[in-house]
Amino acid sequence: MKTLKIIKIGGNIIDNEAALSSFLEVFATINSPKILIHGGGKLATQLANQLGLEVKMIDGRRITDKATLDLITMVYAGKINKNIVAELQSKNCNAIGFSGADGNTIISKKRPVKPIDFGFVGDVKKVNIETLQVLLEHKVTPVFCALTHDKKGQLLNTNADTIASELAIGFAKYYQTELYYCFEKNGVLRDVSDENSVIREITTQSYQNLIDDKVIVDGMLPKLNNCVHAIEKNVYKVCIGKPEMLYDDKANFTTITK
Ligand SMILES: Nc1ncnc2c1ncn2[C@@H]1O[C@H](COP(=O)(O)OP(=O)(O)O)[C@@H](O)[C@H]1O
Ligand SMILES: CC(=O)N[C@@H](CCC(=O)OP(=O)(O)O)C(=O)O
Repeated sequence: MKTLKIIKIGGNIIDNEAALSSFLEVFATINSPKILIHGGGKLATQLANQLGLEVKMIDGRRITDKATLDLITMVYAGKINKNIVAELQSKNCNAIGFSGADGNTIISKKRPVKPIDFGFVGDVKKVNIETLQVLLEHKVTPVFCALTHDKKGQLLNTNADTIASELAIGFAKYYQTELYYCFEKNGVLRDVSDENSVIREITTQSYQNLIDDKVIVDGMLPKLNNCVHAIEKNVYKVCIGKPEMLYDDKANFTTITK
């Protein structure tokens, strides 16, 4: 089976021009088929504040009203996605930008309004990989933003970590799929303020203890939920850490195992 690397980058890499550029340099040189997923929540929050739009996050998910959906469509599918694609082209990586509506790749369902009305936020229902497979076979790299659609004309905001895990699950039957969550820390830390406290391996059992002990909080909670879900659904390898983990086996990072 061929290897496919699915890599997600978070807000703190996207926001830092130098960090983004050095990440894309590494990403562009990966020889196997690859897909990039980017978030951008930090920039969306910053722009919403500038525009006077109220920002509300619950359980790591953004309450997305119509004005916020318009803003994030411009920011995620526009500014961030197109700049990443342009920079990849400059590094001789032939990339194409995607939302879940493009190629009908990711269909989602608007969250029920109870118990919390998240507005235009979608939970993934189906991933269609056929179009993506054709691109990968032709050495073209899809770059996904955090938008999906409901197949009735409505775009929906979907957490980028979830998009990455659902794509990885969709490909797991056809490729030996590796899923990497790149962010600004060395991995899942026992003590968030100590970069040397990386937990090298988290199993689907030890994960629950880490939640109970409040070692995993905030944005790390949904991220690890996605990791565990992916590993349970036959994704071959799931890792969290700095971009170095993509090329340095000896780097300190976290691997999620069954
Ligand atoms: N045990 C932990 N180890 C590392 N980070 C943690 C941990 N618990 C909570 N976090 C927080 O989770 C954040 C990552 O989640 P998030 O902000 O959603 O990342 P991203 O932008 O990559 O999606 C880190 O910046 C950190 O503040
Ligand atoms: C529904 C929901 O919360 N969507 C996220 C999508 C962006 C994202 O996931 O960005 P990061 O990976 O940089 O956090 C949001 O709007 O913040």
